Amino acid sequence: MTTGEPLIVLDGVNKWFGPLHVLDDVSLSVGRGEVVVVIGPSGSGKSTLCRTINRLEPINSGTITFDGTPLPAEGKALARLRSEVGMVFQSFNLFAHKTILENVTLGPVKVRGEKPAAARERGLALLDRVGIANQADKYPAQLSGGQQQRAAIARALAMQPKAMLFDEPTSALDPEMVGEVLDVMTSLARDGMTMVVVTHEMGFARHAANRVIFMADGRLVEDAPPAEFFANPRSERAKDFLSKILTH
Ligand SMILES: Nc1ncnc2c1ncn2[C@@H]1O[C@H](COP(=O)(O)OP(=O)(O)OP(=O)(O)O)[C@@H](O)[C@H]1O
Repeated sequence: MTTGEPLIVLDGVNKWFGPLHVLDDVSLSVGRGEVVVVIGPSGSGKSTLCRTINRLEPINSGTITFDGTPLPAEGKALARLRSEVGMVFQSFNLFAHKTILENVTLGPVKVRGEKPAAARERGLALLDRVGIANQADKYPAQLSGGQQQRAAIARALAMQPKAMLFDEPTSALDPEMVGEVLDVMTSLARDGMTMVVVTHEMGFARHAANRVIFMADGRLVEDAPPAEFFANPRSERAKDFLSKILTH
């Protein structure tokens, strides 16, 4: 895995939900091609961190820079940024009344102005890449959860993003489907995609991440390569967390 110059930079980011200080002076730099896995107890701010990166959540103070440009708060610049940062959620969020291929080609045609035939060809190649080309003409409800999540990944990739954010992408899946989604994510990581991944899948963190970030109470408590973090967590919070979960 290679890593390069910073692509996503958060500096002194604070976020409150009412009285709740959900992100507490968060500074983080994610290099091009780097895979950062964010772990931590429930309610520690992991999802919020992920969502601030493409401004699904506004921040109260601090700065976020993407590819050298400060994140815009709104307007066309924000729409462009969102298309450069793919996001995959726990719930697949596919359009129920569109086929899998239509779900994948919609953004490229409507937002990027691609010709439908070209978008279709690229969409089919992406569905092939995530292993569901044979499901292209089906509707989301006809697919398993794992296949739907792979379709959601293909849809995000169709926008040719510079980075991908994953917010607990396997949490809603039946256990036997987790592996097929993690395999696609691992392959993306190996291909050099810049990724921020909120997950409870410690096997993925161990094998695919360059860095593991441990969050607690809205703070980045640890930031270390996975081998180091799992073998030798420094904080009591991380030790306590790891003692309660399966780490393989
Ligand atoms: N839209 C919102 N309005 C008010 N409070 C919110 C909102 N979204 C999140 N919170 C609160 O902010 C805190 C952090 O939430 P967040 O979802 O970022 O945590 P998390 O670490 O991702 O948790 P989990 O692992 O359970 O998903 C929680 O206490 C949550 O209840």
